[in-house]
Amino acid sequence: MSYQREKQVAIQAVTAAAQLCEQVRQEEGSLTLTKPDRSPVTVADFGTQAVICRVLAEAFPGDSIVGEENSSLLRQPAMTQQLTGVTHYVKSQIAEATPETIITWIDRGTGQVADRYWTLDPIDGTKGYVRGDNYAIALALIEDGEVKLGVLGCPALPIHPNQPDGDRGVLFVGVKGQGTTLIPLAGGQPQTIRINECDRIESLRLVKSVESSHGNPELEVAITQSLGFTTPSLQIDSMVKYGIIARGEADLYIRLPFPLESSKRQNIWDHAAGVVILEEAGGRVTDMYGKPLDFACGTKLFNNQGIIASNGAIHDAVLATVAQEIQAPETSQSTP
Ligand SMILES: Nc1ncnc2c1ncn2[C@@H]1O[C@H](COP(=O)(O)O)[C@@H](OP(=O)(O)O)[C@H]1O
Ligand SMILES: [Mg+2]
Ligand SMILES: [Mg+2]
Ligand SMILES: [Mg+2]
Repeated sequence: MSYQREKQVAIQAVTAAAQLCEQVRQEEGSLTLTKPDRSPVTVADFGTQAVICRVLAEAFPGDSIVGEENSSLLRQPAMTQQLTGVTHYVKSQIAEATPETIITWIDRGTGQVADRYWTLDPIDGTKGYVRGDNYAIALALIEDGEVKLGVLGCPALPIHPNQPDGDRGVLFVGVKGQGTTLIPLAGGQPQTIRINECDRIESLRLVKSVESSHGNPELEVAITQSLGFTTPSLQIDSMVKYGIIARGEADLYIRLPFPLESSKRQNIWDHAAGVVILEEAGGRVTDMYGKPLDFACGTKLFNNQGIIASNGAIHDAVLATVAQEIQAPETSQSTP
């Protein structure tokens, strides 16, 4: 299958969502709320999920959508002001939107994992978004447990890695068997991207989360030291990290549980789009034991522990080092 129509619809949906997110950020900061699990969510997360689910539902009415958000918080009587805010911004993209249709569109994203389904992270890196840093709008199509299409909208990422103060706003688009392209969010020619082919250890670079509580930073540093990395790491929020490796700006992203034996698992929407984008650019993604990620078992990666995403060439060496480090008594960690 070429996935031509899916790609075109996904790009259209993510581009509209990116405009919404940037408009919210420019006009009023972010109107942050706190979800029952204590994590942040903003007017823009809800608006993005509404816009993307609406576009997908119109184009592919039979497809299930598994998104991060749902409308339960927004439907509370005390949230009228926030719902009005979401409606205002969604209307900029879809003129006929009303509070009622927006609730319906958001909850269109509470579907089940199926043979064919979409997974959506309306804003990945909400903490980065609120801070004014990087974030990603992440949409992926999965068939038979394999990611076929991934689109990552990265409005705050410089288009050219060597021009950090230049124009920002990038779409990464990966299609199984067709490679990965980078397209400026404001429009322009798709450009095929590839991972960094250089395997000189001293030039290799780790890209890691800004939020240290999201992973196991001590162990991640121990692994890169053991591998011999000397180039300072990049720190960046969200799945933008996958795009950064896909275009050769960094070589490795490690996300390990803390404590190591934690039973918590990664959300499918936090990785699906990044996986196909990086693999189609020549990279490799597995769990910390080298197993492929299984997107067929529910909203979390229940069959996988930890994530290793790399330029491909160093992957086996990284897995061997991870195996050594997680067995070493001095790195065995437990909850304080
Ligand atoms: N305490 C925690 N441990 C592990 N992951 C966490 C976490 N708190 C949030 N996250 C996840 O980390 C994601 C952001 O990743 P990163 O650290 O790479 O920026 C969040 O996505 P959302 O922002 O979509 O909720 C969320 O799913
Ligand atoms: Mg979240
Ligand atoms: Mg996320
Ligand atoms: Mg999110």
